[in-house]
Amino acid sequence: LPIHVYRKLRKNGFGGPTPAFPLGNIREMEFLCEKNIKDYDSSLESPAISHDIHSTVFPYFSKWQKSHGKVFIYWLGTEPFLYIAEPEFLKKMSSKVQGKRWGKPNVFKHDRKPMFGSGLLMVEGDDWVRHRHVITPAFSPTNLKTMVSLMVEPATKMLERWTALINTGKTEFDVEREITTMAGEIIARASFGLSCENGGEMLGKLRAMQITLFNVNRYVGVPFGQWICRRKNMEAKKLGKEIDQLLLSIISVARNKCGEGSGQRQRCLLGYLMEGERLNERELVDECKTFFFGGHETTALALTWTLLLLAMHPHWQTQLREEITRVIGDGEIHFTNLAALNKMGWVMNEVLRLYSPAPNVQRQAREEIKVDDLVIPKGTNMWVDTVAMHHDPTLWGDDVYEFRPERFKDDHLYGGCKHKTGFLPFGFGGRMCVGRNWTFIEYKVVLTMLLTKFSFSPSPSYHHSPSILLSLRPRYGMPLIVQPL
Ligand code: HEM
Repeated sequence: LPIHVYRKLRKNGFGGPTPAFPLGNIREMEFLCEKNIKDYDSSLESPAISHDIHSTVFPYFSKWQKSHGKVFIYWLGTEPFLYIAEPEFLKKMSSKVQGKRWGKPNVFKHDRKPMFGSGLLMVEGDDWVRHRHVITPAFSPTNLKTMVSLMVEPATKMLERWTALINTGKTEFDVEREITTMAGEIIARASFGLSCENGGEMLGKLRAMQITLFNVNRYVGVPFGQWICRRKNMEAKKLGKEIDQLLLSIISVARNKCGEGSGQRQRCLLGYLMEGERLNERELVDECKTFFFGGHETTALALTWTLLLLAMHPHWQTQLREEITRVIGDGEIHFTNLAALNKMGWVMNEVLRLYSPAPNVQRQAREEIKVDDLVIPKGTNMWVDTVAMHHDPTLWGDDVYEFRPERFKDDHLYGGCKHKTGFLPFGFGGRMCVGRNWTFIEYKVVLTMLLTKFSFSPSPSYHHSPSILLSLRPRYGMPLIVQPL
């Protein structure tokens, strides 16, 4: 029972904001978010762009941290959550738990089901081990090598679209929307091996579902919360079913198109997953949904935030262009020379630090965990605040809010962070992101193509308001001024 978990947690001495039945701390969370938006909308001038974003995206955690420290208890409805923004605590705790023994909070499962089903992101225990074993080889460097050409085509199409726009005199446009569409096309091609007319339809439905599920407060953890949001739940369920139908037809086409033993099967993620029939049809659908959503939005956001930061720091555009000329020259982009784009790697890490597309990680303890003399009881929900750790001056120093890719020069994995668990854009432990190598490749391929064609500068119509819609995104899109080189 949540109350037993809470009492055991309290015995450890953890504090937290006072909850009220039946919403827990949701009312205060809502209030602080609404206040932020109101203050923003009522201010006459757009505020200067600041990378100190924790109090903007998570105003409640930022406030509670001040009174209760970096580990405390808060409540979503009648479910207590252990909030964690302390890397040492996280390290000690996660070192005790194997990947397969971690759970995902039951309280979120209902909400996330239409989006991810029982795909790798949500599955637990021995099923997780089986799925992970099937999926990991699909992301091996040998397989990813063949994906580069699948990435180049949609990116070329986007570049052509931008050139056409510029030729009509339009030099300012929303790069977030453009890049998200392109990343959707990439994942549709790479996941399903189709130049997928269905890809656009599915992308539209997934986006509609994301907005339905995460744009409004879902009263997660509140008794009868599902009834309060009944209409939205029904809408999400319906969209979920339509997406499943689309995927089932894609899977059946892929089965027929790439018969057993055909070399073509190897060319897409679905082909790898279908090999050996180790996943049944339902599991394939859920994995495809997980790839489709997890695989395009996060990478697209990493690229979008990068363009903003490069627009603000043109000397980094110049440095990256010089590196591209040195490493790639005028030739084609090959998998083998991507690794030599070192500065681009630093830029990517710095962007993932300042604007981590995955702003938090959630867990549920499926067994009791001991951390020194503290006891985290079985059933404890946890909320790891990645944004807080990535913006913590005690971990990164006084220049924590500055864009300084060179911090990754001598320490390319941790950027000089004082604690190695303080930088976790791809999660932690055995459940770390399975698609991170994919991201490194897509990011470098697309950014190389963009920087060799265009230069970027900030647009006066951009309003800096990072917000959470499951991922960390610019609330009002990302208009930038784009000029041909
Ligand atoms: C910038 C890009 C990306 C970021 C920031 C990111 C972030 C993350 C994070 C933080 C997790 C851990 C979630 C958790 O523990 O609950 C995760 C897991 C996962 N990611 Fe990514 N991801 C990215 C790209 C991708 C791509 C390109 C794919 C697939 C094509 C992908 C597929 C997955 C899957 C399937 C998992 C679940 C892994 C497991 O639980 O075993 N991600 N990702």
